[in-house]
Amino acid sequence: MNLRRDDPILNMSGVRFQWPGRTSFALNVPAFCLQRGETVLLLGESGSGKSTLLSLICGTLQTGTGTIAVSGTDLAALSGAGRDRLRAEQIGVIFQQFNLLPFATVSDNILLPLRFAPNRRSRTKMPFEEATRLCRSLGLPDDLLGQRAASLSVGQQQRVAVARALIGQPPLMIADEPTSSLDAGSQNAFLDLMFGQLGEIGASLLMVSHDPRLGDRFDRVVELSDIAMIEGRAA
Ligand SMILES: Nc1ncnc2c1ncn2[C@@H]1O[C@H](COP(=O)(O)OP(=O)(O)OP(=O)(O)O)[C@@H](O)[C@H]1O
Repeated sequence: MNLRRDDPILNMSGVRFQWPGRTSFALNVPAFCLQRGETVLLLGESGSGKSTLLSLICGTLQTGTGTIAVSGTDLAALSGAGRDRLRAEQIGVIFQQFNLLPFATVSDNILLPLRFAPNRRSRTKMPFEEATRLCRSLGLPDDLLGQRAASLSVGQQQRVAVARALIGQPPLMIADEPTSSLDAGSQNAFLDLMFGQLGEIGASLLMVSHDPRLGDRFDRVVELSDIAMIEGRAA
């Protein structure tokens, strides 16, 4: 399906998810949309299901019920490989633990998504130069590009994870507590850089955090309990 310019980048309806073998927790999302270019901060209690929701949107978890459409494509209509391809093309993902390949260089880590996403690759005419540009714009010195990711500080790894998510300009960014290991000053500097880059490519952002003070930076702040009915809680 082709996405029209005014279609939401993310459209969820009637979604219900339960972990296999667990009856004590279920997540129900009747309707949730993210518009193109919109930035949304998602707040919620620990164990309420924020990370679960992000995994459903990324297609790494599957719902048996309802629709999750990313860029107009319903994830349920795709095979596992199809969901992997859609994620690689459409979504830049930043996890809490960054998930960098520790023994690969910074540049190889940043360029990795392009191997699985032909459209992102074709938008990146000179990949190494683009990785260098992103690193500079995120405040990372050029000489880090050839170093192993494992040798970087936590804050530097965080910026590399953002550069990897941004390369090739995916239209949707999903971030799960990307600032949780930074102090307040570094957190603000990091968010300034990330929002600057997001604005340049006009991508949407759905970011989970425990910190409601970040809300001013976003177009919209959403409590998970406002968009989802949550059955049960973490034990
Ligand atoms: N792999 C898993 N298998 C079974 N249950 C899980 C699994 N991962 C998470 N859960 C359960 O799903 C529920 C929601 O967890 P989730 O990690 O989505 O919450 P969260 O809102 O992101 O929490 P936090 O803010 O603490 O990170 C919890 O009850 C948790 O125990």
